[in-house]
Amino acid sequence: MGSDSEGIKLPVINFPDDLKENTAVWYSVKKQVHGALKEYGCFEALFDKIPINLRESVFDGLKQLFDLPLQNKLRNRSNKPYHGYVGQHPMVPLYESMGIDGAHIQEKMECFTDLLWSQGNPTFSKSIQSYSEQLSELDQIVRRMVVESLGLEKYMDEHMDSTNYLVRVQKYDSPKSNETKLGLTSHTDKNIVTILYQNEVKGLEVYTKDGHCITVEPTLNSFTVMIGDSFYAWTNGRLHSPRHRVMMTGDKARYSIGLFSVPKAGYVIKAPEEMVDEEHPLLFKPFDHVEFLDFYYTEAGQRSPAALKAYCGA
Ligand SMILES: O=C(O)CCC(=O)C(=O)O
Ligand SMILES: [Fe+2]
Repeated sequence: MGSDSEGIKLPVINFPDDLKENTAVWYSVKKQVHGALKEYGCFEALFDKIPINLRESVFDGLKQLFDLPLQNKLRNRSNKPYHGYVGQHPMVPLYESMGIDGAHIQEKMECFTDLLWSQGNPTFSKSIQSYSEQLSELDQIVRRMVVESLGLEKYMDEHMDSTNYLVRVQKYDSPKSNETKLGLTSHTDKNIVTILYQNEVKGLEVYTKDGHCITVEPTLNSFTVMIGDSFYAWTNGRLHSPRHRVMMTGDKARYSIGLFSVPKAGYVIKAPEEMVDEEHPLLFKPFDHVEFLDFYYTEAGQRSPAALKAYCGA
């Protein structure tokens, strides 16, 4: 891994404003989505339903949030692993992040802002709530398209109802030197679909199946859509879940926001029988995502290069 492949770029897919199911445009976008997710597990989505002033207000809010004293940020806790404040880690000293479960729901957002700011922060809670709600539409379009492409329509409702939304927000401090420094260690996401949006400072690198590195170069209008291990498992390997990391250079901090569709606790992820045949033997035994996360954050899970396989490989 690590060879830098100049020239390889992520596919860019346009999601028109008036995209409707069962239209010629839907079929054409669906084909591109399926192709990109099979090969790269990732693409750039042009999705301009989220007004530019809302996106700007999200980043204004993120700056205020990470500027809070550490003691306030530490109030962001969760009983689920990796859902609360993460930072001050010697391996990745530039990295800080916080999680907001159910950020598309107003009351949950208000709980978060009331906890972090003693006076609350209605502007922040409104902008993250509305950003998450609007972007969840893209998550749902992508997942519908995957389910249809694989001929799994009879599982559509079950699949669409099997997840919650988690928002994670990240700040990567600038390395303040000419050297490139690690922002976030290489990993695969563990959830279903991740949609990332960042400020103008790039740094995300995605690896191809054969280990080439693609530097993601999003624009103001593009979102990075990525497959996580749970979708890889549910589709029995039909989609790729790519390794990725963040590298930082220069003197500006990078802020990013991720919308994660995450399997609900208690929902057992089991590849539909249609996905299993001689050519595609079952990759993973049925598993519960939260229990898998518990394993992933043990020492053995962290050491394992393929944690899901170690946990429940068939
Ligand atoms: O900040 C980014 O762009 C990537 C964050 C990421 O990979 C993650 O939170 O899983
Ligand atoms: Fe990630």
